[in-house]
Amino acid sequence: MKETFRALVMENASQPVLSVQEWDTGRLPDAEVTVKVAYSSVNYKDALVGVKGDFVKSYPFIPGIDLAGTVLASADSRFKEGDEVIVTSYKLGTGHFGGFSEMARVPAAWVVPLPKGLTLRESMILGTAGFTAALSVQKLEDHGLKPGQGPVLVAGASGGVGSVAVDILAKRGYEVTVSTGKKEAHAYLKRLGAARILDREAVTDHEDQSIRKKEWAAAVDPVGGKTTQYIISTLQYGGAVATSGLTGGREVTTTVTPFLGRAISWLGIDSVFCPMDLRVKIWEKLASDFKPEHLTSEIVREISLEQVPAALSDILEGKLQGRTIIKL
Ligand SMILES: CCC(=O)SCCNC(=O)CCNC(=O)[C@H](O)C(C)(C)COP(=O)(O)OP(=O)(O)OC[C@H]1O[C@@H](n2cnc3c(N)ncnc32)[C@H](O)[C@@H]1OP(=O)(O)O
Ligand SMILES: NC(=O)c1ccc[n+]([C@@H]2O[C@H](COP(=O)([O-])OP(=O)(O)OC[C@H]3O[C@@H](n4cnc5c(N)ncnc54)[C@H](O)[C@@H]3O)[C@@H](O)[C@H]2O)c1
Repeated sequence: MKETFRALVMENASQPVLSVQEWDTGRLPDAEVTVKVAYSSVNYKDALVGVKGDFVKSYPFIPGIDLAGTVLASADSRFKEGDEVIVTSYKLGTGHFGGFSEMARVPAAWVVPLPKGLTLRESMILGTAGFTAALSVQKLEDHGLKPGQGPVLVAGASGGVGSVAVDILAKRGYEVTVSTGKKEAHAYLKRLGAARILDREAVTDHEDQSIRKKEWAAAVDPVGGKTTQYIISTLQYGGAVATSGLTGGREVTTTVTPFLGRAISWLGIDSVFCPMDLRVKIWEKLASDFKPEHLTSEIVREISLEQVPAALSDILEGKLQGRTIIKL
């Protein structure tokens, strides 16, 4: 039986136009698991899709790279009606209808059971950005990072990846230094656990200088570009930077010197094709020892489907603080 649902629909490839529309379930794609969406969230990549028209190849399209909700029906025995689930990554919201919708139908291979210790709402306060922050911390710790080795820098700290990384690192006992371009976010970042705050310009390498004074045991880097350059030039001997983002640019100029002279490591972080066993492990950590302390008190802002287009423009301009979730 067909049911109707509301979704934010995107039309027109070159200049995206977004509007809330009522569709029926007959228009959902063929896939194994139908989900009644409870929450979605706003990520930088949603703005690449919804404002810039990146990734999407056919229209009309429902964006939204994150969703959490309850299974209505499943053709895959791993899931049954009533199960609470998280769906992120793969082609969700880029090549397959996504989470800015009251209903979604997705491949079972993309579905993660909601871990004990998280509500559906908390899972979307985290969302892809929070998952990426946790993956960054996990990869740095796998590399040997421990509290007590020196300050850990979080760049772009007021954003989604940055905010969650600050909270996780502070909770785990690291001395966290943050960088931000937003003066108005300083008090917020202190409440999340930042010990020291630097201006964005102080961690930007405008001189293409690949070696500077040693500063950081490690860094979480959702910024890229000249910020990554600066971080590479200032890591301590044996330090590592986990790079996940490009808000500050894609191009990085460095030399081999910090790698062969200081034994530093540049770790790449990808949430989209992260293998399922690691994905499930990271979500379970986010529900337990990595669970941020300030998710519901500080980090979240909740909006409606109608408010999403404005939030997408804001995130692209670097105006959002913390995480923005959408209640469906
Ligand atoms: C939440 C994550 C983010 O915020 S990502 C931020 C922006 N991401 C990017 O700019 C990376 C985009 N991807 C690329 O440039 C290329 O796919 C790179 C990484 C170079 C890999 O190339 P290659 O190994 O040849 O694979 P491919 O291009 O054939 O991709 C395979 C299929 O997967 C897709 N894909 C790839 N990356 C993403 C992504 N980040 N998000 C969504 N989909 C992605 C590609 O479109 C491709 O799909 P299809 O086979 O064309 O249908
Ligand atoms: N690799 C992955 O799998 C993955 C997953 C999630 C996010 N990302 C990337 O991480 C980045 C952050 O995503 P988000 O959802 O947290 O976005 P966000 O907008 O919430 O955070 C971005 C942060 O970057 C800052 N910023 C913006 N322009 C800047 C500039 N020119 N220089 C320095 N800082 C700048 C913003 O102030 C903000 O603090 C994006 O580039 C996104 O594509 C990658």
